[in-house]
Amino acid sequence: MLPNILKKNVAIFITYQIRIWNRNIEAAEKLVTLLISENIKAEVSKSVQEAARDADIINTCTGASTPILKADWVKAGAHINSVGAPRPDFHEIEEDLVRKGIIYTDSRESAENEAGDVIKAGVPVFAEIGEVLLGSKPANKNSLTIYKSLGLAVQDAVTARLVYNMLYENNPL
Ligand SMILES: NC(=O)C1=CN([C@@H]2O[C@H](COP(=O)(O)OP(=O)(O)OC[C@H]3O[C@@H](n4cnc5c(N)ncnc54)[C@H](O)[C@@H]3O)[C@@H](O)[C@H]2O)C=CC1
Ligand SMILES: O=C(O)C1=NCCCC1
Repeated sequence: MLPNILKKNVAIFITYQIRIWNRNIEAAEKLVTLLISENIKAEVSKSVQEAARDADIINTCTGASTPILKADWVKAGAHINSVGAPRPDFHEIEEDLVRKGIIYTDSRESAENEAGDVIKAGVPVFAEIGEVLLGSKPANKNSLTIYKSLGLAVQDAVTARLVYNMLYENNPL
């Protein structure tokens, strides 16, 4: 899943440098090779701290049950996309970091009941992404922001419809 997230990130920047960390260095090397083969600038980092240093955007996408990203490693004004740890007993972001950030999510109900990082830190969700897109809640671009993604069934349904349309547009089942 991470390669697709990174490609979307790259699409919105004129200049960028991607640093990849994985607990298995060969997995990080494999992803870097894949990105470079698609003309995306990327390099391996030996630690999460090294990867996060001075980063504007940090993507975490793990099945970790103890936090891998610490508050001291993240600069003020950074944005974190936390895609992993989708269960109450999973954690990928240190509690102090979650408390320092402004929390956005796809579904408030899901985040408050399923996202271990949000539940453990005991912080409220500031806004759903839909509220930001509608303009009823600000994006707080200059603050430390965290987007806690959990995925919505409607995304799966719409994606299935798009795939169906692409395959059978002229030849419905
Ligand atoms: N927010 C969303 O919409 C979605 C979230 N997920 C979640 O995202 C996470 C990643 O999913 P995939 O990329 O499909 O799985 P994957 O199995 O390809 O990747 C999981 C990664 O987590 C790493 N990892 C696991 N435990 C770790 C630990 N203790 N410390 C450091 N790294 C650790 C593994 O080394 C691996 O690189 C999973 O937790 C999955 O449930 C998956 C799909 C959608
Ligand atoms: O595919 C997965 O794994 C998940 N998808 C949505 C949220 C939880 C995990």
